[in-house]
Amino acid sequence: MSVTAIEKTKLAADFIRQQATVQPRLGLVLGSGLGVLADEITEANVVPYNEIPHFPVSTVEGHVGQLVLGKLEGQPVIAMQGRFHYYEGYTMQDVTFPIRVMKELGVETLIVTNAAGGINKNFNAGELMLIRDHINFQFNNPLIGPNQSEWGVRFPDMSEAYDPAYNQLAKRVAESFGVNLQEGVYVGVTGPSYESPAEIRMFGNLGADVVGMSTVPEVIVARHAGIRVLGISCISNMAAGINDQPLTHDEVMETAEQVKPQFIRLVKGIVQDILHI
Ligand SMILES: Cc1cccnc1O
Repeated sequence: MSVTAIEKTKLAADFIRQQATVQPRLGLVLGSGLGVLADEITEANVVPYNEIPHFPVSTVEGHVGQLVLGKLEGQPVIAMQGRFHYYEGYTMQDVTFPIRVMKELGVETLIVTNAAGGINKNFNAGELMLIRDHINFQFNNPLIGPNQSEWGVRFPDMSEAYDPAYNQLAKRVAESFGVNLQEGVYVGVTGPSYESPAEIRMFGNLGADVVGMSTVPEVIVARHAGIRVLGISCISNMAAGINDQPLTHDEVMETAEQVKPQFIRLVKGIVQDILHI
C-alpha cells in the first residue's frame, strides 16, 4: 500500500526528532553559496538528507545535502544546507517536502535565502535584497492536486507572504549594522538556463527587481502551512542584458563568497529577535 504524503512527512519528522538536540522553532533555507551560515550553529547535530526517510536525494555532485539542528544566537533552529531545485528534475512536492517536515517539527518562522540575478538597475552585484513580494513564473504550483486540509486551506492568501513585521525588523537590523539592504520583488523562474535579455526586460516591466530559480515554491508551502516568512536574496550578478557580462555559475558562487560576512552578520542579527515579534 502506498505511503501518503502526510505519513511520509511524519516518518521523516520522527526520524529527525530522534536525532535532534533541540526542538526547532526557526527554519533556515540556505541558498547557493550561503550554506556557510549553518557553520555558525552551536550544539549542532547534522542529519544527512540521504538518511532521512522519503527525503529527496541531492543529485548535485559534491553538494552538501544535510540538515543542521542546534542553536543560532541562542534560538532553536533547523537549517537546510543545500536545497532542492525544480530545475534538477524534482517535483514541486519534492522541492517543498523539507518545509512540510519543518512544520511537523514545530517550525513557525522561516528565513529563506537565495542567490539571485539583479534586474533593477539601481542594484549592484554583491548587495543583499529583502524580498517584499514574489512573482511565480515557474508555470507550476506545489499546491496543485488534492488539498490536505490538515496542512492548510485550499486557496491560501499570498497578500503578505513575506511578513511585514519581519521585514521591518530586517531593515532595523540592517541599519544598525550598516548593511546596505535593498528591497524588492523576486521573480521565480524554472531555469536551469539563465534568462535571455528579452526575458529580463519583460520581468523588469512586470515589476521584478531580481530573478532566481528557487524560493517561490518553498514560500507558497510555508504560507499554506501558516509559517511566517522572511526572504533575503544575495544579488550574485546582474541578470542578462543589464550589463554586458555573460552569466556563469562560478560568478554566482564568487559573489556569494564576497557577501558572506555581511549576510551572516545580518541574518544572525535578525535571528536574535525574529521569534519575539
Ligand atoms: C540565480 C540567477 C543568478 C543570475 C541570473 N539569473 C539567475 O536566475
